[in-house]
Amino acid sequence: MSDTKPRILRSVRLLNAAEKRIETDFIAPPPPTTPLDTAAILKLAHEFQPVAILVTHHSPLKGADVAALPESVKLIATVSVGLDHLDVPALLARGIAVSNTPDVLTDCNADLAMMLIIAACRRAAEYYTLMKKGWGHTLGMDEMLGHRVTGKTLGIIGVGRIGQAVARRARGFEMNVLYHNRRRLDPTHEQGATYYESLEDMLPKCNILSLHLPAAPSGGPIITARTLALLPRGSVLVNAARGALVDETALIDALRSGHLFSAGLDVYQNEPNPDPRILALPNVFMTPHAGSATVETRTAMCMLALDNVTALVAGKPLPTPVTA
Ligand SMILES: NC(=O)C1=CN([C@@H]2O[C@H](COP(=O)(O)OP(=O)(O)OC[C@H]3O[C@@H](n4cnc5c(N)ncnc54)[C@H](OP(=O)(O)O)[C@@H]3O)[C@@H](O)[C@H]2O)C=CC1
Ligand SMILES: O=C(O)C(=O)[C@@H](O)[C@H](O)[C@H](O)CO
Repeated sequence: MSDTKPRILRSVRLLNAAEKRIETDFIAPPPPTTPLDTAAILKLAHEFQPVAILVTHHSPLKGADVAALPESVKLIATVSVGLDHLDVPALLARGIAVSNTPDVLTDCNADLAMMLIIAACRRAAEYYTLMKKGWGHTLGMDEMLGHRVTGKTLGIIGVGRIGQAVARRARGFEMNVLYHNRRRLDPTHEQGATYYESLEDMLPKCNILSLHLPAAPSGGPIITARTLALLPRGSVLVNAARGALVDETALIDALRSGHLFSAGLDVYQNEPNPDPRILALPNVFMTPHAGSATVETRTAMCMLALDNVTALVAGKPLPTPVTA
C-alpha cells in the first residue's frame, strides 16, 4: 500500500467491481462486514483521516455529526440519489463537497414501482401467502379478485427522473397519467401526462397514486389522513420514495377501513423494522427498500460514487455534485 493514494472510508461493503477499484486506487480499511452506523463512521474517520467517505441512507450525517467530521474529509459521496440523510447545507458550509448517484438507478426504481403497482392492484401478497400455505381449494369465480391495471388513472407526485420513467412505463399499460410537482414540467417532457398544481384537484381522480418526490429534510408527510381522504374509495397507494412521506397510522386506518384497496410499499418510517401493524395487513405488498437493488444498478451506483472521489482528488469537477 502506498501512502500517496487517497484515503477513503465506506459505510458498507460495495459491489465487487467497486471493491477491486478501491484496492487498486485508494487506501481504505477492510470492507465492513455489516453496515457502519454514524457513530462508527465518525470514530473511524478520526482514526483514519480520509479525504472522502462513501455513505448510504443508513448512515445519516446531520447536525452535530457534520461538525464532528475531521478536517481531512473533503467529500461525502452518498451511494444514493436521495439526500434526506444528509445535512447538505451544513456539509457545504464546512467546505465538504457532496455527491450522489442520480440517473443510474432511475430505471430500476421505476421498474420496482411498476411491480408494486401491479402487485398491489392484483393482490400479489395475498396470492403468494395462499400458495405458500398450500392453496388447497379451487377459487370461486368471485373470490380474491383484484383490480385491472390497464387503462387506470395513475397519479404521480414528484415527476422528476424516476417519476417520468414510471409515467413512460404506465403508458405501456394504457394508463391515464396525472402528476403534481411544485412546478409544471416543460410541456415537451410531459408526454401526455396532465399537470395538477393542486393535490386537492388531482387526488380525487386517481385510481392509483405513486410517490416519487424526495423527503424534505425537515418536512412532514405529504400523505396524511387528509390527503388519503381525497383519494377515491378503493384506490391504491404506492411508495417507492421515502417512508417519511407517509403518515403510517393514517395509511393503516385507510387500509383497514377499505378506503384504500391496497398498498405497495418499498420504504417505511422505521427501517429496517417497519411498524408491525403494516406487516400484519394482508393487503400490502412489501419490499425491503430495494428500489435500486439490482446487480447492474448497484454496480453503477458504487462506480459513480467512486468516480466522484477520483474527480475530487484529481482536482476535477465532480460528475454528480450536489449543489444545495
Ligand atoms: N426506494 C428506493 O430504493 C429509492 C428511492 N428513491 C427516492 O426517489 C426520490 C426521487 O428520485 P429522482 O426522481 O431521481 O429525483 P428528482 O429530483 O429527479 O425528482 C423529484 C421530483 O419531485 C418533485 N418534488 C420535489 N418536492 C416536491 C414536493 N414537495 N411536492 C411535489 N413534488 C415535489 C420535483 O419537482 P419540483 O421541484 O418541481 O417540485 C422533482 O420533479 C429520491 O429523492 C429518493 O428519495 C430513489 C432511488 C431509490
Ligand atoms: O438512491 C436512493 O435514494 C435509495 O434510497 C436507494 O438507492 C438506496 O440508497 C440504496 O438502497 C443504497 O442504500
